[in-house]
Amino acid sequence: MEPRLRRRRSRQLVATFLRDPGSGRVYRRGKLIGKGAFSRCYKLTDMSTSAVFALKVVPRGGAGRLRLRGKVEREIALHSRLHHRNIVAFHAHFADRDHVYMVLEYCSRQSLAHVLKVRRTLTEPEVRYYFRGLVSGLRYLHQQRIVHRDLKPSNFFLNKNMEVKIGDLGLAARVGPAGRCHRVLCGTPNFQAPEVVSRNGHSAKSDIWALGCIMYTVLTGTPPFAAAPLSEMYQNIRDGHYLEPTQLSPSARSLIARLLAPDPDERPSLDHLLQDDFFSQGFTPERLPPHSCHSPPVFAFPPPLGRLFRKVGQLLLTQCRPPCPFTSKEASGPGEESTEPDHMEASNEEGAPLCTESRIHLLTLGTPRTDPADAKGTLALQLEVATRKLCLCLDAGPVGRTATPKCRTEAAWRGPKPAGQDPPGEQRSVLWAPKWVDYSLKYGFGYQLSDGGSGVLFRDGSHMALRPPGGHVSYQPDQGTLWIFALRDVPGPLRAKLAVLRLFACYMQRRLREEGTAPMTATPASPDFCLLSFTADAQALAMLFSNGTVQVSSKTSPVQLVLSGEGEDFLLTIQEPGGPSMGTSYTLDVLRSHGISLAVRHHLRLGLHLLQSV
Ligand SMILES: Nc1ncnc2c1ncn2[C@@H]1O[C@H](COP(=O)(O)OP(=O)(O)OP(=O)(O)O)[C@@H](O)[C@H]1O
Repeated sequence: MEPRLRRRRSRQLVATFLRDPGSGRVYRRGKLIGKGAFSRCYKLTDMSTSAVFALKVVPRGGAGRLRLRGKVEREIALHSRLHHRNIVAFHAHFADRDHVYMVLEYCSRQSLAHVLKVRRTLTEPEVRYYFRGLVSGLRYLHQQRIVHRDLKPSNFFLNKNMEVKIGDLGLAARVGPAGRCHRVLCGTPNFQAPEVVSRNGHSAKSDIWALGCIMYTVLTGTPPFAAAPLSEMYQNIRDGHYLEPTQLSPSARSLIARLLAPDPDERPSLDHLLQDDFFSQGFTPERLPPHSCHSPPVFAFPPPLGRLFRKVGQLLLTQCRPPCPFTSKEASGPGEESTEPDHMEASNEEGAPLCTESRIHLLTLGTPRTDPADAKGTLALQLEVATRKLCLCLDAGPVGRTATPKCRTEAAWRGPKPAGQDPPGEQRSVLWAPKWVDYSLKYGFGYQLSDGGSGVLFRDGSHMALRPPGGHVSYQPDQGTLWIFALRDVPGPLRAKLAVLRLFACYMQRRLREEGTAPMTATPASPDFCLLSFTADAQALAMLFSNGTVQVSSKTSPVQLVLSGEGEDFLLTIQEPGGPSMGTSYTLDVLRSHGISLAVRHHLRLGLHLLQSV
């Protein structure tokens, strides 16, 4: 190797220990984080405090060093005076013969570009989250009369708490009295504004254009302006011509269009940007979980929701004093430690009087939104059929003679059959809901199905379900419309609902596992299967599904009654907690010949009252 070359290489090595001559602090250089066009970035530890920083190192030598020196000096002059939680903190700078060093806040989760590399696209709630931080940091920059001029995902850094910070002020500049700075073509070509491309100077509104490009890029996975050759791309930029992202929500599309207005004066200010429908009408998470760096987050409910859940539960269990005794449980929300309000387990001690008739105090009720064209009233018809089914059971055969029925199925089932002979039930795996979660005041009513799927009937009357085994998502905005998506293709506007559905599903599956419920097997539900109605009062809960299945759970019994099929195929299935994954099913003939016990009769009556009150 030539001596001159060797000398240059050795000069570029950054020492392991570095001393800032101004402050006297000694740092230890750590691993290389990454390389930029002009710089390298290392992890850095302050030897006296053990505080960790990022060290940006810019070589002083090399071709074009004067220009580079000017650039670095400007970056230091601007950045070192900035103090804002959404701007990468600038702690110190010093230089030696070979390098200029900048000691910066360490952002351990690197940048949004790193997230996008893995995720390709972000969900709309995430975009709202990141943009709130970015707008806050950018507003501060603009207030200091600084324009960034190089806003892009690789310059949006993330600390360990997933807080977003604008960094790399290498191209930042102060604006003049007219709010513009030098007419130079700088920044990442894809994100350059029309006025920059036309060399009319860069202003705060050019940064806002870049936000439009970034919003488009993170939601669709490609930048709005990416054509080759460059001249064609610049023409599209000047004309504001980009491919309409039809897959995005109307509010996201409309905000992108506002941000990408070719006339800078037509672009919203940063304050107006946050007042846009996209921000004001969509869910924005308070924070993002770190795993959202590599997979779409499932949003946790904000704390007031937990409280709300508790309140709903308490309402369910205490407000309407039940006329018959049952044990109530503390309410809780998904992910909390106490038991849920909606899983109505009860103990009916042997010999306790059963209340047969009671006034209905509806505590919760939900039905899907109906299609305006549905003149026949599908729900009304299905309710009628379900009611008939319950009546059929109640009218079948003589009343059981057992005066003190137990809650266990076998014991509860005592029709007028010869003693010791069990009614001829069969083990059948019918579709039913072993778990549910009632958050209907805020979000909706979620249920776990015995085929492994889960669904939510949302407050707005729409229904969304996760279908095993492929994990397809069925969405019914109203009764009569069905959309099916692969999980990763669920459109932005439905992501918040999907997040609620997944959160409910996780919670219910965890509870089933904790309770030791055997894995269920059932013929998978059809894509349009949904929950048509849920009704609860202080004693019972009734669910009516779109295939005509009715499920009734009572506080006075740990078993669930599931009435499925019609005519010859009609089955009354008794599902016991902790019992086999398959319930015991009885045909109408068996019901007619053996009758039903008082306990089952009471249970069915509770369901009938609920259905009649919908
Ligand atoms: N404060 C920081 N905390 C953690 N990582 C950082 C920090 N600053 C930069 N990095 C990482 O160091 C690498 C180099 O960053 P740098 O800013 O020097 O160049 P760049 O932005 O990648 O490229 P260019 O400067 O050419 O735009 C990048 O991977 C970046 O994510």
